[in-house]
Amino acid sequence: MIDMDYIKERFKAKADELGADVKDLLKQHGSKKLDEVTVAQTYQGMRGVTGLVSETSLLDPNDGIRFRGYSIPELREKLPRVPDGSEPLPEGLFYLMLIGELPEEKDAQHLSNVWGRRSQVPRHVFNTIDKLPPDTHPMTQFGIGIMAMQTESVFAKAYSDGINKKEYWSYMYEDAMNLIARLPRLAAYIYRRKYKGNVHIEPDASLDWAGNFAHMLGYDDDSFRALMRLYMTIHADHEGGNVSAHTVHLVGSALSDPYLAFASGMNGLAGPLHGLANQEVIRWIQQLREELGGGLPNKAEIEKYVRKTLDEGKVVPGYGHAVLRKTDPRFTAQMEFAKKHLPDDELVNIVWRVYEVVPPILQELGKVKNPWPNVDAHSGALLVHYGLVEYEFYTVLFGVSRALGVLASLCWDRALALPIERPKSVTTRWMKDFVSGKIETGF
Ligand SMILES: CC(=O)SCCNC(=O)CCNC(=O)[C@H](O)C(C)(C)COP(=O)(O)OP(=O)(O)OC[C@H]1O[C@@H](n2cnc3c(N)ncnc32)[C@H](O)[C@@H]1OP(=O)(O)O
Ligand SMILES: O=C([O-])CC(=O)C(=O)O
Repeated sequence: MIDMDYIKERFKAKADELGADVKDLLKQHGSKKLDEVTVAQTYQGMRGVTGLVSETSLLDPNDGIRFRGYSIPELREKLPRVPDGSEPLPEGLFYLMLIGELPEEKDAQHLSNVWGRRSQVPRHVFNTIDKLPPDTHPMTQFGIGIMAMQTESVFAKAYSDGINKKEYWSYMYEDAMNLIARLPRLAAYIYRRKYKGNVHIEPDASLDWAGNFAHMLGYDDDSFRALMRLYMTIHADHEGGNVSAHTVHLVGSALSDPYLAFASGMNGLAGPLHGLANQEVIRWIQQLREELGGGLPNKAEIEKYVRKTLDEGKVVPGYGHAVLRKTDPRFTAQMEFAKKHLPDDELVNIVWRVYEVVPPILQELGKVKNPWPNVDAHSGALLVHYGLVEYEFYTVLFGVSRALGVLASLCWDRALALPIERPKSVTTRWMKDFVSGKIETGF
């Protein structure tokens, strides 16, 4: 038996409403052309092809991400906070993404309580992590931990017992809520085992989701908690086509439960062109510092180092984006946080100097479509300031946050009963026949 909490009831009401709208939209305009696809797009990452629906957020190439219409500066102003807090509660963002309306304080508080109550991670998950060599990359441990937790899926069990299609969303919702609740504990366990002598910190039920995460990691400073709330908010979602979100949507479309789908998305986030770039940025800056023997490098030294990176056929981590065409507002939000809390931090000042040097060099190459920094260019330097220096762990933090967006989206996918995803692929032989006119029409 599944309980109907009031947020779940609200979600169901919203989903019924939107479901009816979508039905109507398809009936009236289902055959209207939305896009045309070129041969180049088919080979080049489907860039610019509109082929997915994701309700939780929408990206503008110049202005960046908006969550249900709200920009990051607006969210920092409008979402509920802890008393005297300076940054939004990620619980509020989750509510906004799920329900489509700004939450009241009590809604965010309710989610803090629900997630707090559901946060227990089964012992066998920790036992599974304990079997891994300690030097296993934290993202690999994270993926394995999520997979080990799949034993808890209420959707998988209900499906196996036999349920009506109309009930799928309800079990998926429960899994999504349980998984979000448990991820900080799993992530903190991985961190403390690998880097803090396997000494673990019990959750503090009086804290909010991100505050408790900071606490379990071992960072109880108020300003670090504020950073975690901001970090968990701004990394949560980036519309539907990015590798992690698309993967969760795709795998979920096979009715794989949220544990399976989310673990798949995390394997995508673990790639250096996606979420792993945050660790690469810190590694790259540290190598620069080592080469120069420490201190704040001047612009000429940074320029030389950037050119060396490019000459070696490597990318400059934290710069460029598949869709954005201006400085990422998530970078700017972190820069503002740093200006307020740690303006004199040396590493942060290097990040800011790199920001002055890199864009014109990338622009000069003539092929880089976006020479500006993305979210990953700034996040590591803030963490280092507070003592969280173990940069291989950074993408796990990103992953915990990303759960909010992709799992809210997964709830929508099932509530709208979206079908299994299966686009068409062709061979180059087929493509040649098509362009030479041997095949006259597409499929
Ligand atoms: C949370 C996130 O996922 S944000 C992205 C995090 N990733 C990074 O920061 C890694 C560095 N950046 C990159 O590799 C790229 O900019 C990506 C992967 C983010 C986007 O890739 P694309 O959409 O293919 O970028 P774009 O169309 O501009 O690429 C054109 C060329 O410029 C190169 N380029 C793009 N960004 C960079 C960069 N930061 N440094 C050097 N070269 C770059 C590409 O490698 C490509 O070169 P090629 O034609 O020789 O293969
Ligand atoms: O949108 C993308 O492709 C990558 C990105 O910034 C994210 O997923 O946060």
